[in-house]
Amino acid sequence: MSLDLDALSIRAMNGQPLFAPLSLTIPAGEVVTVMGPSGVGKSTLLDAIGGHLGHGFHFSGAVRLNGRDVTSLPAEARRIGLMFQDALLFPHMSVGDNLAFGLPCSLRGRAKRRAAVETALTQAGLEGLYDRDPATLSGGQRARAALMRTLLAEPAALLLDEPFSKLDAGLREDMRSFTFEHVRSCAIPTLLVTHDPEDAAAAGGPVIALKAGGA
Ligand SMILES: Nc1ncnc2c1ncn2[C@@H]1O[C@H](COP(=O)(O)OP(=O)(O)OP(=O)(O)O)[C@@H](O)[C@H]1O
Repeated sequence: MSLDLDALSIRAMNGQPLFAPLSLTIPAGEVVTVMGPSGVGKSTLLDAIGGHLGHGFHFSGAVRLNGRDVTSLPAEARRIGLMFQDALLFPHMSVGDNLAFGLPCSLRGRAKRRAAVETALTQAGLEGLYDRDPATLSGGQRARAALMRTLLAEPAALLLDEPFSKLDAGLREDMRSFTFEHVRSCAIPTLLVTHDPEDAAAAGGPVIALKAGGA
């Protein structure tokens, strides 16, 4: 698996590019970190890769997953996982049903789906919490559950937008190692947006600094 960006460029309504055209290849299991000043377009870059770019922007370039051009596909057909600052779980579903929501439809049968979720809960240190209301989880438990839900969808690539910034220091370290270990063991190419150099160091891969403007 790999995620390739080919001369990716985003222009705002006024025709100005947010940053210089970006080309990079993220191999399976590698985390590339994107840093840069506030407003340079880091979140917008992730929106574009995931297929969620707002109408106010003009996109050029190509996004490829495992060599396949997905640039013209809608977000839901791209199989790209997203994680944001707020680890949101659906409040009206149990923790287990939240994770089951991530499972591919191709995994059929109640018992098999339940077993896949139970395994994921155990991997996340959440064993026994299948039937819990998400509101009763701690912040760290919620963050791990949200990451597992994203991973259960077997994404071909993962986009992380400041996923640790709202966690307190101890939890942040746990969640960093939990996330990057899973990314590596699942061999998912991953793009991480962060302001925190410690996130970049923990990710261990190349760091790209986005600069405003560009040709
Ligand atoms: N929906 C939108 N429509 C028009 N302009 C937008 C929209 N969302 C963001 N912008 C503008 O696009 C530019 C890039 O915003 P973006 O959120 O991608 O920056 P960022 O680098 O992620 O910033 P931060 O580090 O503060 O999160 C900013 O100038 C922002 O004001």
